[in-house]
Amino acid sequence: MSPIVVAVDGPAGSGKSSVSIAAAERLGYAFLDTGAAYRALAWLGLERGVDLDDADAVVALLDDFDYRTVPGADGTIVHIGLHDVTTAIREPRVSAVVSDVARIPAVRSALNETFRRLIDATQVPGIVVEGRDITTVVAPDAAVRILLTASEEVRIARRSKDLAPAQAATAGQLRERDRRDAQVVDFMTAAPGVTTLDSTDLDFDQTVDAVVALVHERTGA
Ligand SMILES: Nc1ncnc2c1ncn2[C@@H]1O[C@H](COP(=O)(O)OP(=O)(O)O)[C@@H](O)[C@H]1O
Ligand SMILES: Nc1ccn([C@@H]2O[C@H](COP(=O)(O)OP(=O)(O)O)[C@@H](O)[C@H]2O)c(=O)n1
Repeated sequence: MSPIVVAVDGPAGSGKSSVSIAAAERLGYAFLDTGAAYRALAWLGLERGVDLDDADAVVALLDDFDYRTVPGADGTIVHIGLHDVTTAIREPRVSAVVSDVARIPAVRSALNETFRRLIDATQVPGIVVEGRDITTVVAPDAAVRILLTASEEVRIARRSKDLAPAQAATAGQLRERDRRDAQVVDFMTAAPGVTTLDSTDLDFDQTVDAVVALVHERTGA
C-alpha cells in the first residue's frame, strides 16, 4: 500500500529538517531529507574538482553517485559509496555551491526519481518528506502539504546557533542561497491546497505539535 505522504517545503532555516524528524518520530513515520541528496552531489563535485557551472559535467557525476542513507538518531546518515559525508555536506563550502547543482533540470529530474522510489519503498504507514518542491513537484498529491515559514531574522538566528563560531554563516549567505533557490522553485508562497505554517512566534515543540495536529486532521488517523 502507498504510504501517507506528509510534504514539507520552506526556505533555509525554517525548521524543515528538525521539525519533520520530530513529527515523523511522533507519528511513527519515516523521514526523507531531500536537500541532503543535493548537498551530497555538490560535495562530490567539489571533491572531484568539477566546475559546478558546467551542467554536463555535473550531470555526468550522477553516473557515479552511489548515494545511500540510513536513519540515525539525529537525522539521516549520508554515505557516498563507503564515505560517510553526513557532517561534510553541512559545511558552509557545500552550502555556498549547492544551489549551482540544484538549478540543473536534469539533476532535479534524476533526484526526483530517486525520491519517489524511496517514498514508494516506505515500510511504515507514512513518510515525512522535506525540501523545496515536495508539495509542488515531487509529491503534489501528498495527503498533507505544508509550507513551513519563519521570518528571515528568526531563520538566520536559528541557523547561526547551529554552527561553530568559526563556521558562522553570514546572514548574507543564507539570503543569497534562498534568492538563488527561489529562481528555480517557489517555496516562499503556498501553492493551492498547501497549508502555511508560520513558526516565527512558535517554539520548537509548538511547531511539531502543529504539524502532527495537521496530519491527524487531514488523515483522520
Ligand atoms: N519553531 C522553532 N523554534 C525554535 N527553533 C527552531 C524551531 N524550528 C526549528 N528550530 C531550530 O532552528 C534550527 C534550524 O532548523 P532546521 O531544521 O535545520 O531548518 P531547515 O531544515 O529548514 O533548514 C535548528 O536548530 C532547529 O532546532
Ligand atoms: N527539494 C529540494 C531540496 C533541496 N534543494 C537544494 O538543496 C539545498 C540544500 O537543501 P537543505 O534542505 O539541506 O537546506 P537547508 O534549508 O536545510 O539549509 C537547497 O539550498 C537547494 O538548493 C532543492 O533544490 N530542492
